Amino acid sequence: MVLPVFNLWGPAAGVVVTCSFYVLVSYLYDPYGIRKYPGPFSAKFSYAWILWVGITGRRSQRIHDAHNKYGPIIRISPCELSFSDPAVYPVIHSNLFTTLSKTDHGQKRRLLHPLFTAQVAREFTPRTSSLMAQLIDKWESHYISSEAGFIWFDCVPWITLLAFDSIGEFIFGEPFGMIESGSDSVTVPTDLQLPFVMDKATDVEHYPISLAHIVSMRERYNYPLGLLPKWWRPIGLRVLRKEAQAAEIFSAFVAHRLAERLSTTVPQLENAHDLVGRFLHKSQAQSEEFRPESLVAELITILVAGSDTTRNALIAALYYLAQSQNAQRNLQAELDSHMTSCTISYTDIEVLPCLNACLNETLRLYSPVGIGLPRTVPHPGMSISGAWLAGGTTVGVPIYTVHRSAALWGGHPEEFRPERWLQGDGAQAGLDADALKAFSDGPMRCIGKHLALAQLRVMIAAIFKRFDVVLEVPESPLHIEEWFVRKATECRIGLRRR
Ligand code: HEM
Repeated sequence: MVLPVFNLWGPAAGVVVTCSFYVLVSYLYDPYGIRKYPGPFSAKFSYAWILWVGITGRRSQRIHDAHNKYGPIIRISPCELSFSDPAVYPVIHSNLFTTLSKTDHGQKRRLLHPLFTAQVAREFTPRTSSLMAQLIDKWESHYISSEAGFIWFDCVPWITLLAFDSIGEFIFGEPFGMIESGSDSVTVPTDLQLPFVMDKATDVEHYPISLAHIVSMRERYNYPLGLLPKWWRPIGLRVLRKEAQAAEIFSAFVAHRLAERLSTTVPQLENAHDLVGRFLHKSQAQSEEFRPESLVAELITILVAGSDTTRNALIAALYYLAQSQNAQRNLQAELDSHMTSCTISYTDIEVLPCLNACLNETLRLYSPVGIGLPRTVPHPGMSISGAWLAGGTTVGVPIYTVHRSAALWGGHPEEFRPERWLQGDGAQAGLDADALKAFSDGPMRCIGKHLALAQLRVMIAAIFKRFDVVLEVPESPLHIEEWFVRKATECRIGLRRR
């Protein structure tokens, strides 16, 4: 039998010619006029590079490396430039927005801003203290034996429970009960239709899920889609079906929690200490119509933004202070002289220099959000750092890179040195806390900054007042996987009661 012989050269040549044509056209079609900027080769004609650095889980580090290789202004996708000069940060963040219109964003901000003031954050600290007391009791009963010596465990799962309970308490007025149960399991209604869930808070069927799992699946859906242009999204939706379902489940979870909260009697809204209660009180006081559906979207953002970031900042603080025993001893000496017992009075610790130096240094070196938050140049265009950019160009300044500028932070920016924030003793005089961009800047900066700082002060003080902390493997790096937030995946520590 004679087999037919196919000539594959023709189709192969066709593929090569089509690809070359696509690359050439994409490269030459340069609507924003940014072809002249250097950067990784594939970023000149496709989204492949930015997608690749995104899914490797090391986006901030790789963009930082690309700046070291190519210079201060680099092209990281066909429509996006990244700037490494810290001086560009305020220019971009005080004037530019995302594609969300300035008016929409401003309205949303005005609505939420009064619920996130420094006073609200301060009033919340006794609740953080009581969650910390609960966590410390758990650690003591699980891990601390009568023997002197360190007990070893991975602190990431526990800090995750703490962060969820804390945001649950802040939003709905009660924790999810995770520290108590030692598990992140929550129940979700089997019917995911929002109106149904909103109507019947109590008698719907439920099933259990891991909240940490569902939140991270949701991020695996939102994050890559956010990196791609709109016309790629239908493909993303097909590929990431499971992740898209996680996003739906999470929305139903939040909607149902809100419905439950609204079904409880709130006798005096003016005394409500949770975000939902204060929001309702504000709506009533201003005779505004309250639509629960519109609050759900805000609560989804706040629940994720307010738990993942704080959780990772606290893990990083534990890691750095466990690694730097000198810094830990200085912090403990300060806590011992200002805290008479393990019960925390926030006014006693709010302004402690060493505690704040350790916190600032953690937020500088770790920075839970490390990327350049993308902003869009308004039409017809504007000049940034001497470069004229057309309207519609996306621009960003990576926080990770700004936080490693030797010009801003002095020597050894890669090292954890809280003393750089303190005056005297070889510290760099005049270090400016405004140069810290962990919470970003301008009209879109983090709304939860006061709350996060207050919570972190209380959490760090509670742990180091009670325990000596060391790393199981002192030289091991902190393992991080980056999506939108840089997440610590494991941090094995040893605890010993002081
Ligand atoms: C260490 C903790 C935290 C860090 C490092 C952090 C960082 C950030 C950053 C960098 C942004 C983006 C700002 C921008 O686009 O310019 C942001 C936005 C936001 N954060 Fe935080 N955050 C933290 C804690 C919190 C907490 C505790 C909450 C609330 C409970 C919160 C709620 C939000 C919200 C709602 C936004 C969106 C703001 C807007 O679009 O106007 N964050 N955060």
